[in-house]
Amino acid sequence: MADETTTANALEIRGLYKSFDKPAVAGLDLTVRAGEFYGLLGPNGAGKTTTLRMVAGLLLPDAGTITIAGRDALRSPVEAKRIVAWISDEPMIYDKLTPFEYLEFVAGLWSVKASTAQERARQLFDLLDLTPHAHTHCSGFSKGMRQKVALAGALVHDPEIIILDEPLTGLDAGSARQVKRVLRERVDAGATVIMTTHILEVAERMAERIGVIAKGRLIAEGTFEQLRRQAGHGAGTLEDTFLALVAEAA
Ligand SMILES: Nc1ncnc2c1ncn2[C@@H]1O[C@H](COP(=O)(O)OP(=O)(O)OP(=O)(O)O)[C@@H](O)[C@H]1O
Repeated sequence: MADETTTANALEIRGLYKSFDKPAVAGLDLTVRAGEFYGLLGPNGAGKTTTLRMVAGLLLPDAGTITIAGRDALRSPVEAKRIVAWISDEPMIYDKLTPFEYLEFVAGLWSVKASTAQERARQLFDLLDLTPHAHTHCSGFSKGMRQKVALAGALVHDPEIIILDEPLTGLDAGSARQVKRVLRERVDAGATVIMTTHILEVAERMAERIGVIAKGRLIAEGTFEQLRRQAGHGAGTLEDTFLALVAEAA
């Protein structure tokens, strides 16, 4: 088994706690290896978004540690944020800008050289079929187009770790395929992708490993085959497997 505390890991979460009126994340341990596509599953309210918001530095934990590519994310949040891209399920973009201007703006925040930013913007717009809209103001864009612009913006500084909360919700089949292709391409280039999804087939097809969270804890982890074995006989599809694992943890 790999050393759990090496910098070969993109993300190490230990004993993470966050409570609102009741515990949302309740002693979570999670390790994501560098360069893997990791799918995070769990029923509504399981604590996935709360966990990822803490990893992205948007929310402080009550207890626990978060290590991103070997750096203590709670002690060095700015350094950690440089490495991580966070794409929420309701991303914000600036309506008064065009996609091209938005990417230039974000690249500027990260001090990416203008020529590099323009080249990356062109590649991302091509992959996401945004090229025809690159110079149109975002104000009239559909939800799916806005999601794709937000994704392009999050990727323009070439982050090592890409964290996405439900990135395919609301996308049509074509856009979903484009987003999946971009994410696959990033992993092939050496990045780490951590993605929550309720679309089990997406997790099954795209993720190298899947973690299942329930009640703020990791209740199962592995490849689909490993999860299926853990869920026991009768678990045929990923849906059967998921429901069996979650029922076990209830
Ligand atoms: N800002 C907040 N204030 C109060 N409670 C919150 C807040 N954010 C999350 N919670 C609660 O924490 C729990 C976990 O929520 P979270 O959004 O992390 O779950 P999730 O696994 O992402 O769910 P979903 O699949 O529905 O998006 C829920 O009970 C939720 O109501």
